[in-house]
Amino acid sequence: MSITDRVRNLRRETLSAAWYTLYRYTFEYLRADGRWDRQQREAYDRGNGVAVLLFDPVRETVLLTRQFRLPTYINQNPDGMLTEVCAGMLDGEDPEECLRREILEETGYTVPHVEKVGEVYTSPGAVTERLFLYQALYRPEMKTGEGGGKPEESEDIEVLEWPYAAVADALRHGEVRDAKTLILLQHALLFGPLARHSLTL
Ligand SMILES: Nc1nc2c(ncn2[C@@H]2O[C@H](COP(=O)(O)OP(=O)(O)O[C@H]3O[C@H](CO)[C@@H](O)[C@H](O)[C@@H]3O)[C@@H](O)[C@H]2O)c(=O)[nH]1
Ligand SMILES: [Mg+2]
Repeated sequence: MSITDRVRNLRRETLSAAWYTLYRYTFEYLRADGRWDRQQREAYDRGNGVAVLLFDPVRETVLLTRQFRLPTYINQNPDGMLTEVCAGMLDGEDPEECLRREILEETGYTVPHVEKVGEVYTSPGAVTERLFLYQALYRPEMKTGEGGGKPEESEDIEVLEWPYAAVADALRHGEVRDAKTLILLQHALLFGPLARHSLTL
């Protein structure tokens, strides 16, 4: 049975439409025991996103970003700073195109190839977002811009370069606290450019 057979009378109200949109859905769901259950669920629609792990296989480094994230600041992250892979929201455009733009804006690099490694729902009980995950090789000679994000959008992004050994260390000590970053680093350690370094874990 497909999910469409299990949902009927789906209705949507807009609760808030400021920067992004918060909806309330009312629907009936066919339970496993055969009864129709009326439910309400809020869903925050902030579009979809892309995220990429940039790695230099020669110098054995990854490129990360660090920036202030207000939602973490108000939830137990003392200075609100978070280390993340380069990432951005999709503007209705092609994910790979968006990704190249974000890489240039945030890190200053122009990379020739990006490789998709998966996609995830980042918070499936509350947020509609689908995040497309990539990895891409970078080299020092691919630096064509400043990076740091768009100041006109109040972006103030520090670019960090971590040796592969520091990645293994940070994972072992639970120091990577952004989900997309943890997923991409673990993927790289299991199957990708950092696989050899999983031995040091
Ligand atoms: N004024 C205003 N600006 C906002 C608001 N929310 C976000 N912005 C701005 O919108 C821009 C979004 O920047 P992107 O680089 O496109 O997105 P991101 O925030 O890095 O998103 C990435 O990380 C998220 C967190 O993990 C992911 O959810 C997302 O999919 C993506 O991967 C930033 O300049 C941010 O400050 C808001 O409520 N008000
Ligand atoms: Mg970003």
